[in-house]
Amino acid sequence: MLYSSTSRQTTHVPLERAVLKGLADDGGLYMPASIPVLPASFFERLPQQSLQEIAYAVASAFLREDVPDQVLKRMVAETLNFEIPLVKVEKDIYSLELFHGPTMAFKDVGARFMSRLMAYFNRDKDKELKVIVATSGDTGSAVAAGFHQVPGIQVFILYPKGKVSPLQQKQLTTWGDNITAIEVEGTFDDCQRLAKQALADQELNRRHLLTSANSINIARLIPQSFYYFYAYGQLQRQGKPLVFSVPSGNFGNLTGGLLAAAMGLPVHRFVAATNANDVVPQYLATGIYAPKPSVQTISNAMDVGSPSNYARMEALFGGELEQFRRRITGYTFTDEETRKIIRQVYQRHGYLLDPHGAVAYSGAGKFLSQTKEPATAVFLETAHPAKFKEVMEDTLGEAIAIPARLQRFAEKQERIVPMQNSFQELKVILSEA
Ligand SMILES: N[C@@H](CCOP(=O)(O)O)C(=O)O
Repeated sequence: MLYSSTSRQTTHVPLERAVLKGLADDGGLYMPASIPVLPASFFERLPQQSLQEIAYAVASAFLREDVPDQVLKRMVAETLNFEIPLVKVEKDIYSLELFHGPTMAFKDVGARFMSRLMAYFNRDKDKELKVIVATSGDTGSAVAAGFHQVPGIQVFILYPKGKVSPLQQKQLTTWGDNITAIEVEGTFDDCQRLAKQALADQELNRRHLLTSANSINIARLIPQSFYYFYAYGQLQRQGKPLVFSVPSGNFGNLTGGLLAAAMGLPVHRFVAATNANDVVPQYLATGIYAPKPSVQTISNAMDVGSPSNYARMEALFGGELEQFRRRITGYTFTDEETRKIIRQVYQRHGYLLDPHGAVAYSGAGKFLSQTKEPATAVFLETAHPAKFKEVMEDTLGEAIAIPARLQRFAEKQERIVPMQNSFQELKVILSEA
């Protein structure tokens, strides 16, 4: 299977090159040149299949020509060695809890799969692979956890100073060894721009093997489609149209769902639920796509002003606004609304939403209240509420428990490389490490 750039100026490349480059030479994002459609028998079997069996079938449709079967089976088993429960919160609304992995965010799925695929493709290379990742909170730690102490790989995490939660910062900065945490004087957009600039820089590319661990990398995107099939399998028997409400910033998670739909998953509609960083809902409303500087919110992992995966969505919809609108409904929620929903759902249903899940839950509720037909909504609960301890406690007025998995980060020593919002500085850091 070959991969083509969303900018369509470069020739098709094999999976290995797409994964080890991250970004195409023309600045576009890699997409499968043709998306495999899964047979009806696969969908009929879904309710009886485990998460790992489903993930293996989906991964194999993309990767079987490039990765030996036994290796792929092991990758899937190591990636999904934790549960993804589907929890009923109220009538017609379910939470797909994607936060039971090692760093307690949905990014664990994509990052674990990607780290194993990259290590496989990098196994015979004599040069070290430098993996660059920009994070607004969750991606960085999942990538660090996936690559920590992997021989032949160095990871550089760029995060915006003062714009991630205290626990997220601990999860980014306490690894050491082959993981370098770079604190940038700027926003997530600056981190993402610097990372993309490094990937495209000719001089750096002459001297180093560089790739990305953000969702711009196709190795992150494919696994982010697995759990949509899994949720559908559990609700299939209800026979109602299925809606996925996805908390969205860089739109990698929603694009994973679109990939699943292109493979044949019957999804009635996707809800793109955002905080004040509402570039895509605005596009859906006005037809004008206008990236703008990100603003800081309490759902900080979604503080993205120029979502990378817009390019993939545009490619999937042939750049047609009407196609976008037929598939995706966009809603945006303020911090005040997010806090109100956290309180309400906790009081009424005893369910603790994190700020990102609260935005997605709100999107699910709003869609169901506006649609005439009966439907079941699944919202993606992307991070454990304890990652946002301060916001949660301030919102609820009570202390929340911190799982041991997170608490152990809180006790570790931070190691931070401070950096101005400067590409020259980043070049020096990358070259000297
Ligand atoms: N929400 C992300 C931002 C980066 O997104 P990605 O999916 O492209 O890696 C984060 O938490 O860091």
